[in-house]
Amino acid sequence: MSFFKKLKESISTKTENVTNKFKEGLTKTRSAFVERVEDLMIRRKKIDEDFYEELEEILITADVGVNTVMELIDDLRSEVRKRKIEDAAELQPVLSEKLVELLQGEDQVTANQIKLSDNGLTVILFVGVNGVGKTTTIGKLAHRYQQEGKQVVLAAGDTFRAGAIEQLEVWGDRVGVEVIKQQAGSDPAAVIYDALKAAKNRNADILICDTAGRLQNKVNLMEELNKIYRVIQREVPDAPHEVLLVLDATTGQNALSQAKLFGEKTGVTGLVLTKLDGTAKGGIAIAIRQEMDIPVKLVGLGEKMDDLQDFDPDQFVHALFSDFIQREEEREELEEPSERL
Ligand SMILES: Nc1nc2c(ncn2[C@@H]2O[C@H](COP(=O)(O)OP(=O)(O)OP(=O)(O)O)[C@@H](O)[C@H]2O)c(=O)[nH]1
Repeated sequence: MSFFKKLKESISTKTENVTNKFKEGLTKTRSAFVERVEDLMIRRKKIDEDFYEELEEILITADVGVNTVMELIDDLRSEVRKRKIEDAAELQPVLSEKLVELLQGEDQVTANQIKLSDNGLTVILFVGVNGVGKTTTIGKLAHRYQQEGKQVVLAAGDTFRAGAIEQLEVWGDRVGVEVIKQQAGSDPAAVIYDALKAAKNRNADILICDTAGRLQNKVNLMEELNKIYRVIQREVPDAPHEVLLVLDATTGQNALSQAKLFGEKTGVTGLVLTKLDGTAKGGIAIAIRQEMDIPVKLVGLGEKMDDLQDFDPDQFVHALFSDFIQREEEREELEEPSERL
């Protein structure tokens, strides 16, 4: 059986449901990154030093991150030796496998899912600097839970930026969920407190809290977040169930620096990569997973309400390479018609 057929069978069944949206959302990365890999594998055929060098350059350009690329290339070299691979195109499934491994990290797939409370109110806190797509993501997530029949309440905890409260209200109206707010400039912890009370009174399932992201004033941000955590924990002892840091994928390595800066210090439990549809450098998902101990849980693939997807490494890699795999299969079938008999 060919490598490609094996890959198709070995990749979990989940990937068979790869949505067109996922594929569409990654169009830019697919044409800049995957098509270059495809071209390289078909053009060069032979796996030699020039091949590795060119592959290295493509991966770095896609923002996979220099250290990760070096490790990846070393891994590929040893797999090529071990599996005695000669034809460059046969390296594609190995590359896919390695990319999935890198994206999964050590804690495997379950770590990529949003944690919800088993009983009672789930509290999800959003952090991230202005303009990364925080409000949009909150709106999309509220829409998702609403569609699932859950009762959702939003808390307008970004009282700092002019317009942030109104922007959340627009999303609240659009999705049809209540937004708990106070005046601009008020204490965010007080807003969150009100929202917790309101959510409990209404027997809501999920409270999603917006917060201000002011990196320029880290000490205050930390104090503010700690205060918010204390308020939340007093009301719901096992909350917040998730603290999601939103990062704009189009800012590439900058997103990675933000992840590091906010990262562990603010108790972030998951990352959201927005605007993946707007970048050819989708490799940033891999760099971030490698540099951080925090999994990517959600990805934004467009501006519309349902353009939010759970991040599944298998699905991500499969969506990237699926056209390539299909073309290779067709090529193989043309070359080996007897296999079908
Ligand atoms: N293409 C695309 N655009 C997105 C995505 N997510 C958000 N956006 C757009 O990015 C812009 C900024 O998003 P906001 O949600 O306003 O960003 P924010 O982080 O809440 O910004 P502040 O309210 O300033 O903190 C908006 O124009 C969104 O429509 C995405 O996944 N894909």
